[in-house]
Amino acid sequence: MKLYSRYFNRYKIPFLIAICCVTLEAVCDLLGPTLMSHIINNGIESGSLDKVYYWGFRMLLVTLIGAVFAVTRNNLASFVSQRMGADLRTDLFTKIMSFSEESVDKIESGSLITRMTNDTSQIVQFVNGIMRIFLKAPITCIGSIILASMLNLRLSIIIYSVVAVVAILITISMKLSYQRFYQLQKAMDRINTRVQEYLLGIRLVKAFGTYDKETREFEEANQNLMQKGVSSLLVITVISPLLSLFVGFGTVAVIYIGSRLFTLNMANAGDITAFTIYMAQILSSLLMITNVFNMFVRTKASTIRIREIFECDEDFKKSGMKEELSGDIVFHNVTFAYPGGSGVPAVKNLSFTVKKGESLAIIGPTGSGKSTIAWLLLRFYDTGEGNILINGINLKNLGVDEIRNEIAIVPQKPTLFSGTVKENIIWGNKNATAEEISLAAEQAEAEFITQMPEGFESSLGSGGVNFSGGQKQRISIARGLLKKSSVLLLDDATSALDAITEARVLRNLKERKEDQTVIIITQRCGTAMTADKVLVMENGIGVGFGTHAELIKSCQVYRDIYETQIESSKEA
Ligand SMILES: Nc1ncnc2c1ncn2[C@@H]1O[C@H](COP(=O)(O)OP(=O)(O)OP(=O)(O)O)[C@@H](O)[C@H]1O
Repeated sequence: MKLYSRYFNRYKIPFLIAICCVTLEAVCDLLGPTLMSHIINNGIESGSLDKVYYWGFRMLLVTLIGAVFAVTRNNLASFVSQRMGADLRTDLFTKIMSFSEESVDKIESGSLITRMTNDTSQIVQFVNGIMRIFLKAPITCIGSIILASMLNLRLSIIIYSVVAVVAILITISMKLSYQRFYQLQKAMDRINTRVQEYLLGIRLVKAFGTYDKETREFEEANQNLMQKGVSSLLVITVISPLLSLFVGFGTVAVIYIGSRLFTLNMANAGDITAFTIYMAQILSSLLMITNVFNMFVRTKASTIRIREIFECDEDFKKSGMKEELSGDIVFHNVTFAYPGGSGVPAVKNLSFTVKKGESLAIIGPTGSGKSTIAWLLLRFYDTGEGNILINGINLKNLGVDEIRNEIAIVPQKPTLFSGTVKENIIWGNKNATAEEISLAAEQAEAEFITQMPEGFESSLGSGGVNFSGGQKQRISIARGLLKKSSVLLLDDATSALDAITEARVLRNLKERKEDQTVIIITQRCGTAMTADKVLVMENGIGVGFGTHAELIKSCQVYRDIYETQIESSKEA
């Protein structure tokens, strides 16, 4: 409930008005049967048409007022529940955007989508229900019992017995339903995750022709969802008819005992008629109450899943010391193991220095910890031991926005968004001029953009599907260059380029006037040789650091890479 109090506070006035309307509507409904008994007892039985008109008019008036309250609460319920749902989705999205890397790994994206859509809808429905029917049901039920008791105390014993049995049924239903609904939502997660993974790998599935496997896995998830759906509804499908049955028995008992009392002159026709109407009202409100509890159980399951998102760890604080940073980087005895990983450090006791304006290449076999250095520099994670300093300031004393504003990363896998090429390039620098955009594209050797009919205004399909891998990398490099940050981090960012284009990009980087620190993560020795310094990584350890010439002499791992790549290519 604490989770929702802020939303409730935001809309408490329309919420309370709706609650008042639904209460008054229930009172109007309750008055109906009593007014009916007056029509029969005072009007029909005594043959007075005036009394029939008198009580009939009152009955119509009460029904009309009830209808006005119903329309008002329906409108308010839609307004408040939909607004609360929209606010909740916005807050969830904001929270997800602030997730720490650990949190990103914790909940699968398919599950996040189900929580933001299905679970939020469940809550919207519940809030809507509270304002429309949920309060009405207990009021109508309790009111009907009281008013029926006032009409005839003897007959009301039947009502008490029926209500006691129903209360037991509802308790059983709640106990059985909760776990089933929780499992149902998890089954929905599985379906979403399957569809999402299929869509991400759609080309691979086509290329490998693994439709059967995909279909089978989807079918399994689908069957599982269907079974969980049936199982969660089973309780309701059994309990609801049982309720109707018990209330039906009660109504028959009222009519039977009522007619006996009538013949004994201990009850009159109007009261028995009103009593049976109250029984019908009790039945409908008990069915509503069962639905309320079922919805409550579903909402409880959804609330737990939504709360899990809000309880996830957030990224480090956004702002810290507000220092002017320029690009002097020091790694000092850094050791780091991924949280939730095997526990083996991805980098161990790593130390190196890059001065402002210098270029550093990081080379090493796959899995040696190269990209981890980039993630640590961007403070996606904090170091376990040791420190990383920018301009002599420990990253832990800086806010992530300050750090990330100073670093432009061009990731291993270029991420492009649907929109135009220009929109993708200016992503990190919204105020860039047309000249700056062209220059960045030129330096990234992305001349193909200008050769396209619509140039920078050309559209990219989802994820840049209409561009080649090398084209996507060059757009991504242009984006990194345009950010004009003090550090440029290229994580294997030229791997999809042919050797000539890659050499041109590296030359352009060198020839730029910018006083920018450039870190190039690469598998290629030819690329590493262009940098001022090279860091050689192996199994998370920095096994060599220096210029190309120094490393050829001093570092066996570097020499091996050089000989394998450069010498063998000369021989070929
Ligand atoms: N999110 C993660 N959780 C747990 N372990 C991880 C994670 N990311 C990387 N690792 C592990 O950390 C080690 C270093 O990975 P890293 O990505 O830094 O290597 P790399 O040198 O960049 O490799 P490549 O050249 O293949 O990109 C690997 O053993 C990898 O399995």
